[in-house]
Formats: sequence, C-alpha cells, structure tokens
Amino acid sequence: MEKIRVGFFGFGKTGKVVANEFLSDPLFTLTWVVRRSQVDHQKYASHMLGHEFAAGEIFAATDVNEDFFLARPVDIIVDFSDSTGVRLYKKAAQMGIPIISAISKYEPQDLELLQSYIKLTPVLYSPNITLGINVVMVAAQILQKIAPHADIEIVEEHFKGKTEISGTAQKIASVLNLEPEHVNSIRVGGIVGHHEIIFGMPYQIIRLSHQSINRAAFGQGAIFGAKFLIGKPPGMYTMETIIAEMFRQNIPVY
Ligand SMILES: NC(=O)C1=CN([C@@H]2O[C@H](COP(=O)(O)OP(=O)(O)OC[C@H]3O[C@@H](n4cnc5c(N)ncnc54)[C@H](O)[C@@H]3O)[C@@H](O)[C@H]2O)C=CC1
Ligand SMILES: O=C(O)C1=N[C@H](C(=O)O)C[C@H](O)C1
Repeated sequence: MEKIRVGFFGFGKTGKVVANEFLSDPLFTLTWVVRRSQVDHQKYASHMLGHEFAAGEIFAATDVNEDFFLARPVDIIVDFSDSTGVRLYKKAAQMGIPIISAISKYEPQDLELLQSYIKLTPVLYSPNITLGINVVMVAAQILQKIAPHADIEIVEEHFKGKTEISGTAQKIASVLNLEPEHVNSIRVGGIVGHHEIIFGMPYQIIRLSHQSINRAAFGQGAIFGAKFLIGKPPGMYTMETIIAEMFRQNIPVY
C-alpha cells in the first residue's frame, strides 16, 4: 500500500519529535521538512534524528515558491512552525492538499489566512493535538452542563522558556466561557505540558487533568489527525469535534 507522504513545517523542540513519529510510522513517509533558516539545508531530517534511511529533505522557508508543492508532491501538510508558517502554503491549499495546523498562537492575520484555506481543502486546527487533552476538553464541557454552578479554574504548567499563556488553556477557557483571569500559569523546569481543570462544588472537588510526558504525544495526535483528515471534504476540523463525536458514539447506556 502506498505510504502517506507528509510535508512538514517546523523542526524545533516539538517539530523534531513529531517528525520522528511520522518517520517511525510505517503508514507514512516524511517527504520534506521546511524550517525558517538555511540551517542544515538539504540534509535529511531522518539522518539528524538517528535513522540510517534518507527521508525528510530539509528546506528553508525561502525555498518555498509557487512550484515547490508541484515539484515535491505530498498527501498532507503538518505545521509545527509558528504563526508565519501558514503564509507559505497557500498554493498547497489551492491544490487541495489537506493541512494539519498545530500552531498554538496565531497572529490575527495568520489565523484569517488559515481560515481562508478551508474553502479549498480540509484543515485540522488544534492548539493541542493530543487525544488526551481533547477528551478532557469535551468532558469538561459536559461536566459544566451537569454542574453549572461549579467554580472553575484552569492551571497550565509548562517548561521555563514558554513565554505565552498556553493556547490549550486559552481554548479551554473559551469553550467553558471563562474569563482569562481563571487561567493560572506555572513555568518550571522542563514540563512538556500539563493542564488541569478544577471544578469546585459544595463538599467536593472534581479535577480533570492531562499531562504530556513526552512531545511524542503530539506526534501521535498528529498521526491520528492525519489518518482522520485525508479524504475529508474541504472545511475546518478540530480534534475536540472528532473526540466529541466519539463520545456520542460510545456513551454508556445503563
Ligand atoms: N498543537 C499542539 O499539540 C502543540 C503545538 N505546539 C506549537 O507548535 C509550535 C512549534 O513548537 P516548538 O517546536 O516547541 O517551537 P520552536 O520554537 O522550538 O520551533 C519552531 C520551529 O518553527 C520554525 N519556523 C518558524 N517560522 C517558520 C516558517 N515561516 N517556516 C518554516 N519554519 C518556521 C523554526 O525554525 C523552528 O524550527 C508552537 O506554536 C507551539 O506552541 C507545540 C506543542 C504541541
Ligand atoms: O509550546 C508548547 O510546547 C506547547 N504548546 C501548546 C500550547 O501552547 O497549548 C500545547 C502544549 O501544551 C505544548
């Protein structure tokens, strides 16, 4: 069976680990990687990640011109770069190549550009692409409806260098209609990503919590998303809508 060809944007702390998950999955082949600079230009990501086979030729953002996607065809684009990455693949969207965006914080004009692509191709956009956090997000919305008077606070913990409030926490606050002051950020050590939603009720506390213990969790989420997205009609898709549908199909009947 033909492998799914992946075009990958970003090769940073998370991008490298996610790219390696695609390299290690027999269903996929990493066709190329685009990073911002000329660093490691035309080397292979696979070699840099310790594999002997050659896959994932590295290009710089400046290499991505009108012909790039025609010359290096892929079946899906996966973006773990930053807000600006979306500006590089309008042509791919016009060609109907599905897009997974894992960018957690978009500048408004870049989010607008991503949203313009949904008329052309299927786009899966999730600020946190792990299966687990999206189960927590859906469960929290259900719990809020069951206990509408509960006090709710969000705690998000990340590595010391993360400057912005997590996109995940902002998404959780948004779906629960909470003001930003209910998001509490902690920055210590090398925490990959921990989110907890605390429901305070009379005489009891409910804590819904998710911890990414390795950035490979984001790679597994991206692989799950890629398998879901390929073949879908143009439109916007999110991990939580996929998970919500799985809740609907699997709700236990007593
Ligand atoms: N949705 C999710 O589950 C997750 C999302 N993220 C997000 O993914 C993004 C990347 O995370 P990290 O790798 O940790 O960040 P990082 O800062 O370590 O790496 C970013 C990479 O993107 C590249 N880049 C920047 N602009 C680019 C452009 N225009 N074209 C091509 N490459 C470009 C940089 O060269 C660098 O290699 C961040 O937005 C982060 O918040 C991170 C973890 C999980
Ligand atoms: O920057 C990260 O690493 C992460 N960013 C995402 C976010 O901002 O929510 C997802 C994850 O928590 C890790």
